[in-house]
Amino acid sequence: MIQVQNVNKKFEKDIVLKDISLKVDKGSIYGLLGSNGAGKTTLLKTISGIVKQNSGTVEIERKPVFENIPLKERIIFLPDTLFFFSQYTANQMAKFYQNMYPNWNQNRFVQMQNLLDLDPNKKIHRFSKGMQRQVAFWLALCAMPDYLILDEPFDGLDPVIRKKIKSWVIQDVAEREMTVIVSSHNLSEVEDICDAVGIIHRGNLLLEKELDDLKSDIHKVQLAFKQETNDDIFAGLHVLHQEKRGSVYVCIIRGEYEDIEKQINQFNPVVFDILPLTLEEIFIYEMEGAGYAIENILL
Ligand SMILES: Nc1ncnc2c1ncn2[C@@H]1O[C@H](COP(=O)(O)OP(=O)(O)OP(=O)(O)O)[C@@H](O)[C@H]1O
Repeated sequence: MIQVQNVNKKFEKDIVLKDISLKVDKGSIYGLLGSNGAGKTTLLKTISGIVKQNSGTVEIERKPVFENIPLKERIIFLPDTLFFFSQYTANQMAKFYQNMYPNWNQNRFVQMQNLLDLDPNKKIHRFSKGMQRQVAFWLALCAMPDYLILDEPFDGLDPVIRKKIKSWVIQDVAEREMTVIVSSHNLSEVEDICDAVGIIHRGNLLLEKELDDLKSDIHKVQLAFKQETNDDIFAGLHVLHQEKRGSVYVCIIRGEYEDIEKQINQFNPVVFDILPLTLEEIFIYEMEGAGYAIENILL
């Protein structure tokens, strides 16, 4: 388990992380979302033990991460700007990783080579940007990390490779309880793989939610009534958003579905439909509730 408690980080006078606390359970995937400059990279580097916080604690399996070599041998941080030694091939990088990471899996390295269709003897800097990113994932996953920290990892990958790599990551989470944190400025890029999502803005963690909780607690309903109605129909319901199109109401309501149904049925609706709600819509209303416009933060 990764546990971050009351972490603050300053660069000179700039406070970049402000009292951040979060928890990532073993074998789960946590999405860290935020706009440019929000503090994602700094937080991920702090969690990976590359950057030291000014105050607060960052622990993995209840041990501090910074300068903890045995722990860091089990963590891979994949930065948004990739680094390879100049002139190195994937094979040469693999040898380097083999010395760094005790759990390195050479069989997996050979198997993945066929699936990725990359020449392991070609100098990495001669590959395209997207291919270099594939090499980075290839090496990262063969190091068999228990903790995989990914900073904007899917930029530059085509949809087919992106899907393949996501499925490998999910497989390692399912089969060997790897724990993953993945940052992005785009919710739709990570929503299909995350168990929980946190939104960071100007160094503050504004919102943190398990996706299952989010989806079960919020409903979009379409309603119409025979007679003219007033707002009594919504009394006692937690309505996050409401609009009327002709005689039809479309509402976003927080709460248990059964309670919503009971309340609405008292007014004999002629239309009462539940509509699908995208994760993006859920976040728009969640952020509104927290007093922020999501388009200023994520889109
Ligand atoms: N080494 C550093 N020295 C000084 N300031 C830094 C340093 N690293 C980051 N910052 C500042 O910290 C803030 C957060 O940067 P960070 O890279 O963590 O954001 P981010 O959310 O990852 O942004 P992006 O999506 O653009 O990559 C920015 O204002 C940045 O200028």
